[in-house]
Amino acid sequence: METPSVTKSPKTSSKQSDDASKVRVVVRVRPFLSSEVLDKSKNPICCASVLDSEHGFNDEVAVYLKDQFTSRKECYKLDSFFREENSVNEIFHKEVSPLISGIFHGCNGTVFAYGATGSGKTHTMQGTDELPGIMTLSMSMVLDMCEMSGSIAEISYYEVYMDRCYDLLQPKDQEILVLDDKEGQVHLKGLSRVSVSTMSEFHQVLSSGIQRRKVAHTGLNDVSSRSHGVLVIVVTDGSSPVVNGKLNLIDLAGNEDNRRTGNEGIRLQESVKINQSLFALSNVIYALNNNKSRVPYRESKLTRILQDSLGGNSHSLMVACLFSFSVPDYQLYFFDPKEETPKEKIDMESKLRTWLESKGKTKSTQRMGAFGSPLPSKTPLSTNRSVKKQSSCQSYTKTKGCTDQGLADGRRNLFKSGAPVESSIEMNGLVEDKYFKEDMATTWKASLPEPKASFEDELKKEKPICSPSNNSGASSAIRALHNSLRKVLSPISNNSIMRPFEHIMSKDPICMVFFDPKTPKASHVLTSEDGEGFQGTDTPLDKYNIRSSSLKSSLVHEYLDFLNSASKEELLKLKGIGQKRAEHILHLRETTPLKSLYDLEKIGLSSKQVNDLFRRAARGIFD
Ligand SMILES: Nc1ncnc2c1ncn2[C@@H]1O[C@H](COP(=O)(O)OP(=O)(O)OP(=O)(O)O)[C@@H](O)[C@H]1O
Repeated sequence: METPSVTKSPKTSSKQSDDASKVRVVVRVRPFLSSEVLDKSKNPICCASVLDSEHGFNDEVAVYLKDQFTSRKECYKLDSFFREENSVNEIFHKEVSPLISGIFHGCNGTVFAYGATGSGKTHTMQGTDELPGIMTLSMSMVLDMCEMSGSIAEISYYEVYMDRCYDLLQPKDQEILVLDDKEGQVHLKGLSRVSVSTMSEFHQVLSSGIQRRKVAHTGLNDVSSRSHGVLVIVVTDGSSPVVNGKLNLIDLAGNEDNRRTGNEGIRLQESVKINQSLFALSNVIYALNNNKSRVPYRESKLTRILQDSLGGNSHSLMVACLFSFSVPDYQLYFFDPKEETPKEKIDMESKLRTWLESKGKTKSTQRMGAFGSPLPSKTPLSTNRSVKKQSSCQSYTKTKGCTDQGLADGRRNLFKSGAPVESSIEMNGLVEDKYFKEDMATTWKASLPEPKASFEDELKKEKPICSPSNNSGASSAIRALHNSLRKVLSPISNNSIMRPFEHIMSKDPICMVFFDPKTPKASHVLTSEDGEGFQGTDTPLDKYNIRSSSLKSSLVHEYLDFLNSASKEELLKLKGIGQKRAEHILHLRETTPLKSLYDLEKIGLSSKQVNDLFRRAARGIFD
């Protein structure tokens, strides 16, 4: 059962392999399910469409994403586009079958479904009994080819959960060690490999693995994959254990925006790991598709494991799953407009301006003045998420065998102190590099070119967004989709992550973290019409407390405005913001403007660091 540690090394030198190393990017749009909107009065709005005028050029396609609620209009060049009415079969025949031929000729192949939670990744990869997914279709073709060539097919099935790898074909929760040999080849120590010669054997083995995969109910998906599931189909010639080639079929866990999922505790930790590893994957794809000399495989367990299947002479396909529609309840980006206290806002602006000017940061102040708040001001139309998943118990649908508490209990040991940091274990000459740091975000790459181009801009230029000679447009699209999937097309849940002092400052989530429990319990916005009166509070201390609370609130607001609108140079001039942080902030705000100081945690800062950062900025005012 154990995987022999022998694979052919990917070849990397030829021009051909340069092209092969690029990741082909196709989009699959999933249909709107009638079960998804409870309020039928809210009609879905199409938000992904194809620009026919661009279609057919070098087989690429321009996809136009729009969102009526945010006037977002973007256009991305992709390798192919599959509409709602296109079946998995079509994707398989056009995109996947060429990769399968390759594994019989020494090339590895990788197909992964990428997208926001609920966008149809599992549906595409795993499928159902009635609508077989890419995994089943691939296995069927591999078996046919084995029969013709006398080769043997074997499968492994594992999941990467919280940056640990588990064998799904073992009855027990068997952790697999990821080890490097002296040549830098990665080995999955102890991973099962099961010989498969018929489709019924395959179904049996795969469904037992699917039962073990970790899924859970989240605020955005009733049965959400909490791990990346990797099915590996290995082909050998039958006479030796040397692997001819292998095909990785990956159902990635979905991007999640935790202000919408309402994830807490374990779900939140899972989600952080999911997002980090997806980000690492997007960095790898970006590096491959832009011929970067360094490909950052080692930034997550997932990319490290896939090192020999992404790049080199491996052929990779990313199926980016999108919602084609958008309905008011699903829209992102909406939150209650923050009530302003204009007088104090102006005061704080002028204070900040004075401070910045004193530091020679006049551009920042102009920008702050000119931009005002970049934050959207629409109010959510509904506070409830209305997605309902069809509950099917078919063998190939996600099962809830290990959901919620069950999953939490089963994995409790994993969450005590996070992954080990910078230690290594040696075993049979193989080294497990436990490099992974809790805050992967601190390793975010510095120069991520922004792929976004407005639709209008692109039309003005009247030329393809990416050069047809390389696939950088596709890699840009990956980044854009990484953003887009989260930013525009994911369902919305207004559940935000509850913070320690939220109950105290629930009217102003922006500043909740900075209010100590001892700040006055009365509402902090108690100004009368002229902004001066204080209802129900008379003592000087009450007034002082209320004023200072409002002041803090305004300052936080100003600070966030600044972070959302300042240039990199301007950000660098603030205390506590260096090159890396500035770049991370710029990247982050492209996805979602910062609404709360807590959003800074998404760039890898702890709440203490966020606190310190703000305090340093605030202190600067009085320097
Ligand atoms: N092309 C499709 N046609 C019909 N139904 C679909 C399609 N794609 C997805 N669905 C349905 O949408 C729901 C969500 O799909 P799925 O579970 O595959 O999403 P996911 O991207 O895997 O989510 P997560 O990342 O949370 O695991 C399911 O009920 C699925 O059956």
